[in-house]
Amino acid sequence: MVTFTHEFKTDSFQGKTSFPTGLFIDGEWREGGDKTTIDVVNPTTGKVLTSIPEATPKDVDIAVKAAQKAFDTVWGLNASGAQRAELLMKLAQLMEKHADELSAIEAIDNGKTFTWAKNVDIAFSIQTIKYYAGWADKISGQTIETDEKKLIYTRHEPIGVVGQIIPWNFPLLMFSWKIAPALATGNTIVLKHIERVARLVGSRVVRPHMGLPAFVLAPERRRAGSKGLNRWECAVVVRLQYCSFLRECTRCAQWVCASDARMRCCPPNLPPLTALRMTSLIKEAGFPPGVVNVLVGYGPTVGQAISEHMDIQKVAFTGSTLVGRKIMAAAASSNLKNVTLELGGKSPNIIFDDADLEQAVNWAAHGIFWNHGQACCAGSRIFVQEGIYDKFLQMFTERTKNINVGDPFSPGVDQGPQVSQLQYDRIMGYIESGKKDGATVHVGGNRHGTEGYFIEPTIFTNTTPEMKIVKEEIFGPVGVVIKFKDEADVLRQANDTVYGLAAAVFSQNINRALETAHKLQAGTAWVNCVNQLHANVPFGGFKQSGIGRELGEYALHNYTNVKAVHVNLGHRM
Ligand SMILES: NC(=O)C1=CN([C@@H]2O[C@H](COP(=O)(O)OP(=O)(O)OC[C@H]3O[C@@H](n4cnc5c(N)ncnc54)[C@H](O)[C@@H]3O)[C@@H](O)[C@H]2O)C=CC1
Ligand code: BAL
Repeated sequence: MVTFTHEFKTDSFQGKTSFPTGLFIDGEWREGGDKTTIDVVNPTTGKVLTSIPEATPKDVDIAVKAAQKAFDTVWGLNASGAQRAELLMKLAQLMEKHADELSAIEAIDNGKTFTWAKNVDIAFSIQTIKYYAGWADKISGQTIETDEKKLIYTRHEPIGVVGQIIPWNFPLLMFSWKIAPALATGNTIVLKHIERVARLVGSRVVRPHMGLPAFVLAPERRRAGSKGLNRWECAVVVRLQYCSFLRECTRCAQWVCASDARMRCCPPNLPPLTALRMTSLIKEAGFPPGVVNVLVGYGPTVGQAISEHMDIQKVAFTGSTLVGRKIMAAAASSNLKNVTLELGGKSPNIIFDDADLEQAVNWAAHGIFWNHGQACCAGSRIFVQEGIYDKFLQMFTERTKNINVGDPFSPGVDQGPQVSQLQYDRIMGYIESGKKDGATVHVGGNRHGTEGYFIEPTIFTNTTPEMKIVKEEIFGPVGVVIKFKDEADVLRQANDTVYGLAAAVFSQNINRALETAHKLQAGTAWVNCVNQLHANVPFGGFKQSGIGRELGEYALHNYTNVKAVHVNLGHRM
């Protein structure tokens, strides 16, 4: 059995962790079908932390069989709500017991600060598991009166084996958001952790024979030609189309330039360790084998296998809008499995001239820089009314310059590294595109330090609506500050996006604030705050930000089938 062992000797946490990292199937850890491994990197240093077994589509089949057996025998309709609640509660208690250790793993693996990991990721994960433990024995249908000779009632039954595909930005939290409602309602799970290596992977590698940067492109991007691609990506496509060394990786389906020995396919950059630590806690809590199965593998192989599996009845996904489309397509072309998607965003944050300015500045900084900007709901477009624009910008600049970037384990640090070389390159690419398009880098815009994946908190001004940095999700500490005239102007600009995940409005006039909040096309609208999430409250997107809702009572609907039972009490044929 492969084990990850690490001794933490940091300012925030001293202690040892040691846990198995294999594929967790039917209550045991094992190697993947091809006996291959994936490297895991510490984003603070860029160095490999450990290697973990890689799952393959064959392992998905094995996991689905284990999950189906568990559903038919020990879970599903065979475990009472009270039993499910008790196990979820035990899991939450174990997480509380190991909260510091989980926070330290999250910090070393993902780069988020120990303090934020503990206060947000771990605390919110525990809150979520407890919240759904509370629901487990309260899930029931209705009786529906039609006539006196009939008894009609509904049952909310578990769906069966569900697939869950999660990303890397909130590893433990996304794990908890997914498993808790599914288990509370009696489903069994095959969960895939780890990001796909990405669409523009491979980072920037200078190919000596041409002196040009080589990138790795996913097939769909290559085939897409220039339509729908921005100029920068397009240029890359054109360069690589003529590269005779281009090869498709058989493991992750990426295109790699085989001429450069330094180019690694499947580059290491993934934070799956807290989810793997959780498999030990799930076992210790006493969940029967097969109820939760966790695989670490690539999106185009394992994620795709889950999305198109004929015996998986539902798939829940968090990640990019591009992959969300693929999952829906795979579900449609296989068994029409039920799909929920939590996708990207480009959330507006609106500051009216009657806002409490100091508060608005603090919240705006939290809105865009929280989790290093790696949040789907990040307030990345900051709209400021013209009368207070200059004052706001001055205060926001000061606030941004005071953000302490550094080692995630150092007390007082606000922002650690981006999660991976890949995301670092992607964000720096956006910063470059903003500069090239003529926007002003008001603050930041550079690498921070010399090792790891640190980026300075960055603010752009003087943007125009068609710029990539204004339209696309950057997923990094990069915000744009935009001036607006009045309500009509800001609503038009704020809603001018394909996304609709979240929005915020700052004003001390409650009528103005609520009227604006109601007109914003977003699944969540915050008034005088940003990035507020709670286990009891639904979260999800309008437009291309997603389908369905996670959290709250709403998420239970994702995991139950409604059955209507008609009982004849006297009608005769
Ligand atoms: N809504 C959110 O919370 C998130 C949004 N994103 C957005 O996506 C961008 C790219 O990040 P990525 O990690 O590349 O996102 P992604 O959407 O490629 O990856 C998310 C998950 O989907 C899986 N996946 C990839 N291809 C798949 C396929 N064909 N079938 C099934 N599963 C597949 C990945 O392995 C990973 O587990 C980010 O820069 C950000 O803009 C990324 C992560 C989370
Ligand atoms: N995807 C869940 C929360 C977030 O990224 O903001």
